[in-house]
Order: sequence, then C-alpha cells, then structure tokens
Amino acid sequence: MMNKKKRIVIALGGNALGNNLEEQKIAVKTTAIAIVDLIEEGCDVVIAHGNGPQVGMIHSAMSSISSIPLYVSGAMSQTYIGLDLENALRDELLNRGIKDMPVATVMTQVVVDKEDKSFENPTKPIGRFMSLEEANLAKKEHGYDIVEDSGRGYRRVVPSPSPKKIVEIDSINALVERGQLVICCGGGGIPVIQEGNSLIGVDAVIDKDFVSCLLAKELDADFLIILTAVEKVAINFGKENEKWLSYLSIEEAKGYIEEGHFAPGSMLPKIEAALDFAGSKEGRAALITQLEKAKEGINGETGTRIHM
Ligand SMILES: Nc1ncnc2c1ncn2[C@@H]1O[C@H](COP(=O)(O)OP(=O)(O)O)[C@@H](O)[C@H]1O
Ligand SMILES: NC(=O)OP(=O)(O)O
Repeated sequence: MMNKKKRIVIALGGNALGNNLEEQKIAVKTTAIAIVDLIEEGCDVVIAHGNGPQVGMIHSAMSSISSIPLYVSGAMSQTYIGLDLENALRDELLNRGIKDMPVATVMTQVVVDKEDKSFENPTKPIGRFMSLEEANLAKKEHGYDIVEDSGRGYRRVVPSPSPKKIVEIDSINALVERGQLVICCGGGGIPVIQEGNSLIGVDAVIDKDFVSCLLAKELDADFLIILTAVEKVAINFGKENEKWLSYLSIEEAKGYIEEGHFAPGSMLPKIEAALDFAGSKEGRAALITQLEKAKEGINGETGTRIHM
C-alpha cells in the first residue's frame, strides 16, 4: 500500500475499449479491474477516456440515416462508452466489497478556439483501420482526409483543436471531492466554441490525452496515467534498434520529439500531454503504460515514467 493518497487522472485509450458493443462489454471488465486495483492501492481516481474508434463508427452509422455533426457523435460516444464503463466499475467495486463509492458519468463540454489551426489541418485518426483500397474509396465517396496510423492501417482524420476550458469542471470537482468515482471528458470532451454566453458545438474530436492533462491540472492531481496498448514508450519504435524506456526526463522527451520518435495522432500527443503535466508543478509525474499493467506501473515496476 502507498503511504499517502495520490490523486490520479487516468486517460483511457479509445482503442482499448473495443470496436463494437460486444467487444466493449468485454473490454470494460478488464478496464474496471485495472481501475479498482488502483483504488484498492489507496489512490483517488478520476477517469477520462478516448473515443477514436467509437466516434468514427457512430458518425458513419448515423450519417447513413441522416447527416449529423461530428460533435453530436462525440456526445453520443460519451454515453455509449460511459454506460458500460460505469456499470462495469460499479460491479467490480461491489464485488470487492467497496459499497460506499458512487460512480457517475458526467457529460462534458470543452471549449476550443474557433481560430485553432487544426480546423484547416486535420490530424486526429478516428474510426476503423482500413486497407489502402478501402481508404481511397472512403476518400472518394465521403471526402474523408486519410492518414496511415502507426503501421496499423489507414484511418480517417478530423480536426483536433486544443482544449482550453472544461465547462463542467466545478461539477466534476464537487463529485471528486465527495469521494465519488467520476468518468468525464469522454472522447476528449464535446468540442464547443463560446459565442457570447452561448456554447456552440463544432466539428472536431479533441485528443483525450490533452484534455486529461488539463483535467489533471484543474483537479491538482499528482499523477496522469495514460493507459494504452503498449507497456512502455519506445524510441525507434517498430525498428530493429527499438528501445523501450522506463524513465524519460522532460529534456530527453523534447529531444526525442525533435528526432521524430513518436507518431503524430498516436504516441506524440501522449508524450506531449505527459510532458506538459509533469512540467507544470513540482512533484507531478506522468506514466504511460498498458491497461493491465496500471497497478505495477503506479508502484514503479513498469511503464514509462515522465518526470521533471
Ligand atoms: N514511440 C512509440 N512507442 C510506443 N508506441 C508507439 C510509438 N509510436 C507509435 N506508437 C503506437 O501508438 C499506439 C498508441 O496510440 P493509440 O492506439 O492511438 O492510442 P489510444 O490507446 O489512446 O487509442 C501504440 O499502441 C503503438 O502502436
Ligand atoms: N478522442 C480521443 O483522443 O480518442 P482516442 O484516445 O481513441 O484516440
């Protein structure tokens, strides 16, 4: 057990939640085990999650019936994922005899800048992985922008403006302070711009790694844990001289970014978010590891730890 209760914001990768409802119902069980492990270790946990595969699936399924904006698909993905994740967490808590921890999914909007350059330069991969032929067809039929994604296939890319403000932060903070387990900022949050007193949805998908960093700072967390499909971060990823890293200082990470070791749209935003959080205040650190290794990671046994 750890001596002091650490506050942890978890950024859960959308790719770890499965590509359809059946896969998701299985995946959330593994996720719930990993998260409740951290609660049993004495950590105060807040959960944010991605929605890349899910928002792409929802948007293309809905668009075949009637056209809906991307931000509405993002809003739908918050409950599509939140419902299963919340119930899996509730089951796991009760199975382990933790009866006094309510779980709540908070619909979250995130303000972005309408002048953000990403609106002209889409970089966020969403939806399923496609072959080159499928990708070319999707480009022709739907006008999608396409990118090759870390050697895993081709995906649609959409604008991904940087998150400026979490609209529901006071409500999230109130629940967290009451000891409740909160799922929020799903899919990076629903992107909105502020027009006078009104919030207007925009067609984009915010990166959940960046919003998780903002959330962790706002909640004054000690740790930002980014859970994904790899146990550690590598340099020369996928090459013969690949090297897995256990520790990464901010200076080292900046150097590796310059040298192009981290793929844009996948590992790069994780490293950038980790750097930003770890460098924001003395004592803060970030960890990137695999979902199933979260407990070992927080205890310093695995993962890549990014520190000042
Ligand atoms: N340098 C690197 N080290 C480790 N993994 C990398 C690296 N560059 C790219 N990747 C890829 O990035 C993936 C994580 O990004 P992604 O799947 O988009 O994240 P998420 O879990 O948030 O959905 C890893 O599973 C791996 O395939
Ligand atoms: N919105 C988002 O960042 O999703 P992924 O984690 O699935 O890429």
